[in-house]
Amino acid sequence: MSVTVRVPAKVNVQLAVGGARPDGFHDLANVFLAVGLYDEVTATPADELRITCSGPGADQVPLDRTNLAARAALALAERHGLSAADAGVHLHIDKDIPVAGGMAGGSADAAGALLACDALWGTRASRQELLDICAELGSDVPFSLVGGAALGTGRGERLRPLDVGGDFHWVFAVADGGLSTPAVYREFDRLHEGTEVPEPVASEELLAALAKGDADALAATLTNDLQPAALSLFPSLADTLAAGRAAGALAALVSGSGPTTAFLARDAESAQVVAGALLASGSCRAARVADSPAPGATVIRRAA
Ligand SMILES: C[C@@](CO)(OP(=O)(O)O)[C@H](O)COP(=O)(O)OP(=O)(O)OC[C@H]1O[C@@H](n2ccc(N)nc2=O)[C@H](O)[C@@H]1O
Ligand SMILES: Nc1ncnc2c1ncn2[C@@H]1O[C@H](COP(=O)(O)OP(=O)(O)O)[C@@H](O)[C@H]1O
Repeated sequence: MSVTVRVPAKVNVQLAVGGARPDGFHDLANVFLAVGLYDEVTATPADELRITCSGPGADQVPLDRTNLAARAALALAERHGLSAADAGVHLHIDKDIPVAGGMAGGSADAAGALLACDALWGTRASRQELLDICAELGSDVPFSLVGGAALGTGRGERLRPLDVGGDFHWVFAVADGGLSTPAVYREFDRLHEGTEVPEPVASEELLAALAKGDADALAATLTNDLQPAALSLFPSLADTLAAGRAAGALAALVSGSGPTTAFLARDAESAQVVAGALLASGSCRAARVADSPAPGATVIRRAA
């Protein structure tokens, strides 16, 4: 018996960041949009917890208990009082989401592992229990479970689903190298030292653009408060952003904490043109086309 779950990547169409909180986290107005680049997590019974990983960047993914998918399985087993023998599982992660790219790949794997183990073990956790475990694992993990579009407040874990009135077409430029999320937030703090950082607030214009499915209006309202920090740590991203804009992207921005850059295109055809130009510019390692919104973590296969 095995269970396979497919989980999407995300782009932050608005990432408004407040000042550092006493616990070190930052309050956010984080408008998540799930995009059609997916990792797949397959859970198979095993004598003990084991992680394997395939796909681009698999060599950068930890295979021990620091892997977010392993932590998700252990958290579910502990809540349901499963013995080590009953909770033995082999989790295979087939990665397509860029690793350490600001697209929540690790969070996706955590949400996928949780859903796959819940189905494999028959623990029948409620939706709320799954969301609670997700929030313990990381700020972005609840969104990976629900997908679609949502406004994340608090540190990003408190979600309100959002309406999306049409498909949006994206290109993602995968950078050579990664950026550490904590390092980017630290750089944000450094850049704002001595200034009063305003409370993060979701943009009504942006939410209306999403609800209408209006790409031009969305392009005019995309913002990422972490972009200056990501550019400061990874200056060559400015060249990638410029190459995408020159190729006709409606808008260009750093995806979350980066270093993946995201380009909103008018339609699927324009997305292909932008992807080709980005690759030809030599300013990225790969260019991927993806549509949004995408569904959250979903069981796609059960094998006997
Ligand atoms: C920036 C964002 C945007 O969606 O994601 P990425 O672009 O990296 O994928 C998120 O805020 C990342 O969320 P996630 O990667 O789940 O972060 P966590 O594991 O919860 O926290 C990692 C570290 O990031 C910082 N952190 C995270 C969230 C937050 N609201 N404030 C923070 O300061 C803290 O330093 C924390 O120790
Ligand atoms: N299942 C996982 N997939 C990818 N990275 C993981 C995973 N579990 C832990 N990590 C660690 O988390 C870091 C952040 O990876 P990732 O979630 O892909 O990026 P981001 O936080 O920028 O979206 C990686 O450098 C890696 O060390």
